[in-house]
Amino acid sequence: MNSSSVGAMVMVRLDAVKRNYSVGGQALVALDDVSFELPQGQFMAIVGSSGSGKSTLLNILGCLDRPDSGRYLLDNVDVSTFDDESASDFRNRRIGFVFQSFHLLPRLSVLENALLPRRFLRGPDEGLEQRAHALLQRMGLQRHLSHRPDQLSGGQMQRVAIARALLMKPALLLADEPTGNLDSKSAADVLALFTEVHASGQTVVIVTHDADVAARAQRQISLRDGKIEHDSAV
Ligand SMILES: Nc1ncnc2c1ncn2[C@@H]1O[C@H](COP(=O)(O)OP(=O)(O)OP(=O)(O)O)[C@@H](O)[C@H]1O
Repeated sequence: MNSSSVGAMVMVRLDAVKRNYSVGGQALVALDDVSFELPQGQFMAIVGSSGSGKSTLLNILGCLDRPDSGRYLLDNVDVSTFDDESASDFRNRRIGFVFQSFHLLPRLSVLENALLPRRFLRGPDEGLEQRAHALLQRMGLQRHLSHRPDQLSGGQMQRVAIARALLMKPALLLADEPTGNLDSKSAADVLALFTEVHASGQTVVIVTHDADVAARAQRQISLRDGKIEHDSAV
């Protein structure tokens, strides 16, 4: 394990997580007995060939899906038993998502997109507009606040998505192939931002096919047929 994470608090704990799908009446094992711990502040990449279970694992980590068996603890909370409403509230507050295809709302401005998590907030606003401005500035987008997504480059759209993902100060930042739709220069810029966000203390998990992207993480786990084939921390 990287020396910087020794002694850090455990942010994520997966114990014997299984996830099956039923395909044509047959059970397909998408995740098979997956266990690991992720210390707070670590930057981990999940790699593996197509169909190995990467997205299924990311969806479970992001509380978009639940294990069929096993346990998932995030920040000492057992989220594997949450109902849909508790899971979505928890997800909005504690998890930031960045997707390959950005998932921005086309009719909203850059600032409004970055502020989207506020719409799902139950309770006080907590100065989110000020925080969105600061994050967009950090992403180099201060001159684009009123632009619509179709007026931005791919790299700029992804930077808006990163600002949105960080708005609620998530415990966990998850990214699914975040550079997959970008040219090499924009991909390098976005990757540098992830590295910077991690350096500021954020726990980050990134799914990628790209060995160069994975090499930027502190730790890599590779999946094969739903099992952990290799964990660089072990
Ligand atoms: N909703 C679903 N219904 C049935 N089977 C599914 C479903 N989602 C995923 N699977 C199957 O589960 C296995 C793991 O899929 P998953 O999408 O997690 O893999 P992946 O590693 O993310 O692949 P890729 O790199 O192609 O995105 C695959 O065999 C896939 O076909």
